[in-house]
Amino acid sequence: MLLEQINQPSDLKRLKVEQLPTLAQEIRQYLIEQLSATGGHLAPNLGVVELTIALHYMYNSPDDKFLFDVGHQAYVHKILTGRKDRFHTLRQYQGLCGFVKRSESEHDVWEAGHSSTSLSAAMGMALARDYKGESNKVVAIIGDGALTGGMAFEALNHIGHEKSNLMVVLNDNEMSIAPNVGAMHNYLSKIRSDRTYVKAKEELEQLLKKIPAIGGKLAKTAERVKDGFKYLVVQGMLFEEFGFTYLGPVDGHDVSKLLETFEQANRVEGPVLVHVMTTKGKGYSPAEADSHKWHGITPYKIESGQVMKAVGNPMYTEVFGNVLMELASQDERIVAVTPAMPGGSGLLKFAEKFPGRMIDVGIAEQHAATMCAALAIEGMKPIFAVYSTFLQRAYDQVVHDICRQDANVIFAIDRAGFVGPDGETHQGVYDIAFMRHIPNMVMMMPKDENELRRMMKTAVDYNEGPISVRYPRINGTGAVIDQELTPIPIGQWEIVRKGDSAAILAIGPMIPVAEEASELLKREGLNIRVINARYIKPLDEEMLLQLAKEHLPMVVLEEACLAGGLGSAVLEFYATHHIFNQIVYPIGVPDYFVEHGSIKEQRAEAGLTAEHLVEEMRALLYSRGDNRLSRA
Ligand SMILES: Cc1ncc(C[n+]2csc(CCOP(=O)(O)OP(=O)(O)O)c2C)c(N)n1
Ligand SMILES: CC(=O)[C@@H](O)[C@H](O)COP(=O)(O)O
Ligand SMILES: [Mg+2]
Repeated sequence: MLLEQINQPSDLKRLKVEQLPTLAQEIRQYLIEQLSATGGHLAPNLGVVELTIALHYMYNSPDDKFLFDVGHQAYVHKILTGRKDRFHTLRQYQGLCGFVKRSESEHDVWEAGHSSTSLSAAMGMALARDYKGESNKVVAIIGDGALTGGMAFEALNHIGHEKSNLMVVLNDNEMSIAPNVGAMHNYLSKIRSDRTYVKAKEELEQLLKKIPAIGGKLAKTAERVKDGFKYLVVQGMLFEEFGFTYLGPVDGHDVSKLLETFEQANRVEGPVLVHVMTTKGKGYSPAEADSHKWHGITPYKIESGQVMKAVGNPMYTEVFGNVLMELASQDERIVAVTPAMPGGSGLLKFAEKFPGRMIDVGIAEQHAATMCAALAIEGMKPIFAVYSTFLQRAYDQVVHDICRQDANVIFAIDRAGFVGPDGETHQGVYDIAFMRHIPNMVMMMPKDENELRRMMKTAVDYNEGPISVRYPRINGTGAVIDQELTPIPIGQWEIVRKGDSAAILAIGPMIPVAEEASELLKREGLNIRVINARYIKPLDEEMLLQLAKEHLPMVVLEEACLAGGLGSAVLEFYATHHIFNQIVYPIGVPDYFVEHGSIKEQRAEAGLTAEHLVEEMRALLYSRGDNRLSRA
């Protein structure tokens, strides 16, 4: 087995070129086997086996810098750079990260998780290199999906201006997570499929090769003829217009062709873009057949391709998708907008049922947000379906275009809270902090799937301005679904458990945690009130004033960053109402990035467990010598 000999890129370089396809096959098999146990981004990585081998064979990482866009397709890179033996820990607590991670290896020079950042980073690294008078290569590997991200265009524009030496490898597999969308995608498809261009280009290259070894002027003329040819056959080669030398399209599964093209690229002065054509899921038929499903996959049976689905109640995402269809059938103003996540956001059935009313804008959260503002101002009911973590990308558009204009946009914020294996780049723990402080924003979080349905109805009925519902990446609680869809009065909280020793204000999946803690403390004679603080904004001011009147010490519990979260809002409320003797103890995600693992492990690490809550409440109450304890 060649793979057994490979622990560092230097080992790879000892192989002959003709051995590389065998190595690729072994790595492919290794990925299929490993990920059948761990799950992960199988299809993207199967598509870049030969590409990654060719890059490490041609260039000298880490001096030559590889910047993987999104970074979900860097498993082969990790295998070739000494992490094969840890692969069984992929995306597990304190195991290998599923994305590029600088603390894991010197070969991981740039981290991501969010899309479309690699070209900007490549520009920065190339400029730094030039300032330092160094000469290493800078290579960004970006997918056709990531290329639809606005940042990528900003970087292309600047790179073409600076004309620094850097290489962009465009990994074009015609897929984002779902089939890719947009004019850029159509353009790339034209190049990919324009056999005339590809064939004529090959014939021209053969012809040029036949001309006796030419140097000097004639060689330059020949190059100019070839370049001019591109304009003839493929008008306005977009990348050439951006100041790049465009090479390709090249078969991304043919290592020799890739090496040949990289050789050619090495001779180019200035920015060069190598257009590589790959198949997402290459070499594993279930993944090739449905690379949308196999983009990110849970453990599976190799032979049958049967995925081991976590059993349980429907995910909140599915409940959202279903209630949205109910609402949309009653209100034709409703349109759903997704930035490249139709599947993950639960909108596939909606798209089928309401053709034309699900708009996938590509990886373009900023564009999506501002477009929703305009849709709302023109009387539509836009549902901006977006993961909490990816909403971060559109913060200014939420402030400047949606809230400031009081546009009636409905935010369906999925993956709110910990997300598990995707880890620190994907945790949905900041949206409360960055949304609640914006004027005109209303923000809710349901305690269960029945409340999610009611909140979506509340949001659709609300016509005053922007309104958000956030919900987690977990299964529902199994709550009874009442078909009524009764709206929930804006700003109204709910007491889910009575008590007069202290109170826990909790939201979403923290409510069962609060109830469990309350049950445990009951054995010590403490009757803890549990409140479903389901409106993060506006707060239930009446209930807060009542709690103060009762002098009930309280904990505010949220699976969101402590800084700026719901606990902060409650503290702000009492302070600004000159109520200075009310005890408020906020418990949330501490001030650091919580890495990959299971949601359970992440909550345990962050102290969001009933056991930890009990400790904190004991400390809070006993330390005060609270006279209520005398009843214990
Ligand atoms: C800002 C942002 N939005 C959305 C995503 C979710 N996402 C992860 S990978 C991906 C598709 C990437 O497509 P492409 O770049 O073509 O890579 P491929 O998976 O096809 O190899 C998307 C939309 C993200 N990571 N970052
Ligand atoms: C790499 C990336 O950003 C997406 O593939 C993300 O991992 C999807 O997350 P879900 O699995 O929660 O849909
Ligand atoms: Mg792609």
